[in-house]
Amino acid sequence: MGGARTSTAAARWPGRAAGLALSCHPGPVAAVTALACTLGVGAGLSPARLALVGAAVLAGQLSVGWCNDAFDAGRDARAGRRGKPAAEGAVPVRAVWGAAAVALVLCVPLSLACGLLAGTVHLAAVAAAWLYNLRLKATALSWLPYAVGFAALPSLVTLSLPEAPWPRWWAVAAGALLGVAAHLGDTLPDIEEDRAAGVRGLPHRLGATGTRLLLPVPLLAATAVLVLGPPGPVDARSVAVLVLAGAAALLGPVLGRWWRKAALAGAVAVAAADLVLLLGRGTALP
Ligand SMILES: CC(C)=CCC/C(C)=C/CC/C(C)=C/COP(=O)(O)OP(=O)(O)O
Repeated sequence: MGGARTSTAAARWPGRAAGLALSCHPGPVAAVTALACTLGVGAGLSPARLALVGAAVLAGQLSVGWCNDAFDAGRDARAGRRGKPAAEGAVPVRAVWGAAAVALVLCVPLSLACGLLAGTVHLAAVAAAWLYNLRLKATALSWLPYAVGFAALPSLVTLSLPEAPWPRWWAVAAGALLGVAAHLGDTLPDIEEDRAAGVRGLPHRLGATGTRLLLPVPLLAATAVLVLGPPGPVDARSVAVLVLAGAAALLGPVLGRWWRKAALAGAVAVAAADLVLLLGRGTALP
């Protein structure tokens, strides 16, 4: 019976290679890598250093994504979860673990080639993300690895510069807050499914309504930190971004009653606005 389900499900996937590629969480992998590269361009990294930072973040994200699907495969299969190649038998779980290990091993020299401190900070973030997959995802501290991971990105970038300066505090704080928002927004559409499978992270403890209500808080706090954190007068453009971000942060959860992914879309819009703020004011960077 289980075998029949697995082989029917496997037939839905175009092949093992595609199953492996899709089990890495390609959307978040691409988004976080692009975010790091954008910060790197804004910081004025040389092309070679930018390529190293991009490769290190890509390897780290691939390792985290594959580890996540491999570790969850048994539970996802028991819950009959769709869209999970390893759980559906489209790719052997062992192959996904192998890919995660290879990506992790590659991530170490790539990170350290960005600088000893830069690499150490990035590897600590990747370790936190693995800890999320293996342990913290199902606890009230599920938000912490996201906060650590996203706070580390500006540090990885500025510490990769020739002078290796630390980033401004507000860039780190905004990263941490956006990381918490990413966790809440990412989990929101699957809360009930996850709860049924026994996952009890922070969003699952709060429930869908509580999570939807909480989501605007870190989004607005991140934007406020970026607008008010840097010394000097606040310009009209920053206030406009703050107001627009506030509207998107609040509208997303409201529209979430009708469109399942509205809160996540609102969160992405605010994160994009925050990135523009960060780059426009040059605040992240020394
Ligand atoms: C810079 C850096 C290292 C950032 C990493 C931050 C971090 C903790 C990322 C986790 C990414 C991930 C695989 C989420 C899947 O979560 P899930 O298992 O809750 O979702 P799923 O059930 O849909 O797979």
